[in-house]
Order: sequence, then C-alpha cells, then structure tokens
Amino acid sequence: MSNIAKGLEGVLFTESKLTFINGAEGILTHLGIPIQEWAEKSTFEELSLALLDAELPTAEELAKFDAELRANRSIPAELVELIENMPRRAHPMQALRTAVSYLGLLDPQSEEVSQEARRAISIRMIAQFSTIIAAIKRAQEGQPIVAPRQDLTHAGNFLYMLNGKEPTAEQARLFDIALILHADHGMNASTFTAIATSSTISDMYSCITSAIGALKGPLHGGANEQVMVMLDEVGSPDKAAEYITDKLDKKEKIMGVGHRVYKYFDPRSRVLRDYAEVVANKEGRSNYYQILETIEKTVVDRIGSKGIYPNVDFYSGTVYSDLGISKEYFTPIFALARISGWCASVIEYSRDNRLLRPDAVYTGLSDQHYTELQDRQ
Ligand SMILES: CC(=O)SCCNC(=O)CCNC(=O)[C@H](O)C(C)(C)COP(=O)(O)OP(=O)(O)OC[C@H]1O[C@@H](n2cnc3c(N)ncnc32)[C@H](O)[C@@H]1OP(=O)(O)O
Ligand SMILES: O=C([O-])CC(=O)C(=O)O
Repeated sequence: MSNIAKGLEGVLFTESKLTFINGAEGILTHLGIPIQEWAEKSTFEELSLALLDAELPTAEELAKFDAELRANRSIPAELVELIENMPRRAHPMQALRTAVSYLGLLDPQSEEVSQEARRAISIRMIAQFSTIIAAIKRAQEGQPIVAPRQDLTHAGNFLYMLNGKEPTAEQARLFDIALILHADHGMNASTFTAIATSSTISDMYSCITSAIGALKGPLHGGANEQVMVMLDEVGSPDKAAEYITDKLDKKEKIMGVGHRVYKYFDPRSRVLRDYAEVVANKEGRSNYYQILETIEKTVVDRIGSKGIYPNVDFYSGTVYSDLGISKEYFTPIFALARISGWCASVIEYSRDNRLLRPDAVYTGLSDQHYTELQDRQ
C-alpha cells in the first residue's frame, strides 16, 4: 500500500527563505521578522521588495522601488477598454483573471523568462494590480474609471481609485496593514499553483493568471467573501451560536475558520480582529463584529480541539466593509496583496528550477482490450 499525501499535506518540495509558519503555535514570520512587526512598522511597498529580493532593503533601495511602483501604475488604454466592456455580471475575480491575462498580451516583455525580466514584470504587476482592480469595480458599478495618482502611497492610491475620493491617512494606513497581512504565506494553494506553472518555464503572466484562479475558490482566498455571506445570513448576534451549532451538527463547514497549517489562531486573524474591534466601536457597525465574536467562541468551544480556529479570512471583511468595499471585492483585494508573494515565490523557485510533476497511485483497470462501441452494454 503506497503512502499518499492527500492534498500534498506535509510534503516538502522546495526550500524558501521568505516565510516561516509554526502552525501549532500560530507563528508567522517573513525573513524571520514576526508578522505583527511587519504590520506595525512597515509598509506593503517595503514588504513587497523584501520578498522579491529575499532581504530587507536599504532606505535607498526602498525609495527606488517605491518610485518604480508609482511610475508604473497606469494600465494600457486597450486594457481599460476591455475592462469597460466586460459583462457586468462577471465576478470581479473572473474579471481580474481575464484582465491580467490580457495585460500579458499587451506587454512586449511578457515572454521573457530571465530572472531580470521576471523581476521587472513583477514590479509592473504589483503596481498595476491596484489600477486593474479599482477599474473593474468602477466599471462594474457604471462609474467612470479613476486614473492613478503618483503622489499617494500604494494603499492610499488604491482607495482613491476605488472610491473616487482620497482616503484619510487613517484609512490608507489600515488598508496598508491589511495588504501587509495578506502579502505572502508560504506554499499556499495559489502560490504553489504559480510555482507549478513557472516550473514549466512558462511566463509570469501565465503564472499569475493561474494563481488568481486558485485563489478564487472558497477553500482559499474566496473564503473572505463567504464569511460576509454568512454574517448576512446570521443577521444578528443573538442568532449566531445557534446558526453555527446547526451547521456543525449537519457537518457543514464554517467559512473563515480552519487551516491546513495553523492548528491554533492564525496570527493574522488576531491583528485583524483588533482592527475589526476598532471598526466595531464606530457608530452603527458593531453588528458584524459581535456576530464574529460569537461565532469564534462557538467554533473554538466546539471544534477547537480539532485545531479549528479563525484564519486570516475571518475578520478581514469587516475591516474592508468599513472602508466602503463590498464583499465581491474582498478576494480581489487578497490578490492585490498576494501578487507580491506570488511573484517573489516564482522568482525564488526559478533560481533553481525543477519541473513539478507529482504522481498518483493507479487504481484503475488493467489487462483490458478495446471494445467496439456497438459491443458495449
Ligand atoms: C487564506 C486561506 O486560504 S485560509 C483558509 C480559507 N478557507 C476557509 O476558511 C474555508 C473553511 N475551511 C476549510 O474548508 C478547511 O479548514 C481548509 C480547507 C482551509 C483546511 O482543510 P484541511 O486541512 O483539509 O482540514 P480537514 O478537512 O482535514 O479538517 C480536519 C477536521 O476539521 C474539520 N474542519 C476543517 N475546517 C472546518 C471548518 N471550516 N468548519 C467546520 N469543520 C472544519 C473537518 O471537517 C475535519 O473534521 P473530521 O476530522 O471530524 O473529519
Ligand atoms: O497558507 C494557506 O494554505 C492559506 C493561507 O492562509 C494564505 O494563503 O494566506
């Protein structure tokens, strides 16, 4: 009987210097630095550069990178036109997948796979993801697309393009922290997908388009949207415990809890919970937070012993809601942050590439012969 690692659980397929996770204790570090410190002291721009180069940048390197990001925010007019003409009913993740694939068609460097080209394309994609996602939202809502500004931070400019008005410094910083928390997470399904694509020596746009497809599913990045669906279904805090108990009795999954690696609190969920609480204390928005608190308690009491605790997707939506972002855009926002981790991981793996090609235990028939169609039952 062969040993099958179902879901590749626990399989080590490469080495990485970027991200360390201790799932039993709920520890996450990038370049050895705890995620809480990145969230408190850094910026999305700095973490993105640190991941791309696998080292902490100097002030000069960061300033150069930041300037490159700002200079590359605009997207080609052909892509704006495509976004404006996309079907309104499309989910924004479908739209993002198509837009990124199209961006690859428009980039004359897209087929280059040297490390230098991969890095240059990564910088452009990190810069342009925010413009694409904001444009998709504006177009889907029938509003004019807002051109990027160079004088705002990455997070501030995204909120500006999304809402058509400049965010406060507090809003921009809150969003920056959310981006930091989502930027990278080891060999998660979408990063693995990006690496699997790059391992055939395919181009960056193909890697990232495949990663977007993997992130979209509700067992991965799509869970943040589903948490909001659940909150709306629950409706009020007094109904939350019964709702969860009922779901667990029926052996249904609760969205935003459980994780392949964390068997304790995902540290990112703790940071987001603190911000969600701040948001909750603002007038009129406490309902969601109170429902989440009750769900967390009910889940941990009932199945915490199985290692089921809130993950990063549990509290993020309440923070985004406060920034005026509707739930269909929660997963695109995840992609807006994870683009850095995807690009950095592809670059890291490509340095010493080996084709990814696992195997399956064959359980089908043997010693068969072809039966003519008319002779089959
Ligand atoms: C950014 C991210 O990708 S974070 C994850 C986002 N996804 C979600 O929030 C979706 C909800 N969560 C899940 O579906 C799962 O926890 C996953 C897919 C994330 C991880 O799943 P796995 O590692 O395959 O865990 P597995 O399915 O083996 O679960 C172990 C046990 O916990 C239970 N369990 C796991 N997650 C949940 C959940 N969300 N709700 C209820 N029970 C759960 C399983 O039913 C199983 O119980 P059993 O041993 O009695 O059969
Ligand atoms: O690591 C995982 O499997 C999922 C996750 O939390 C992430 O991608 O942020």
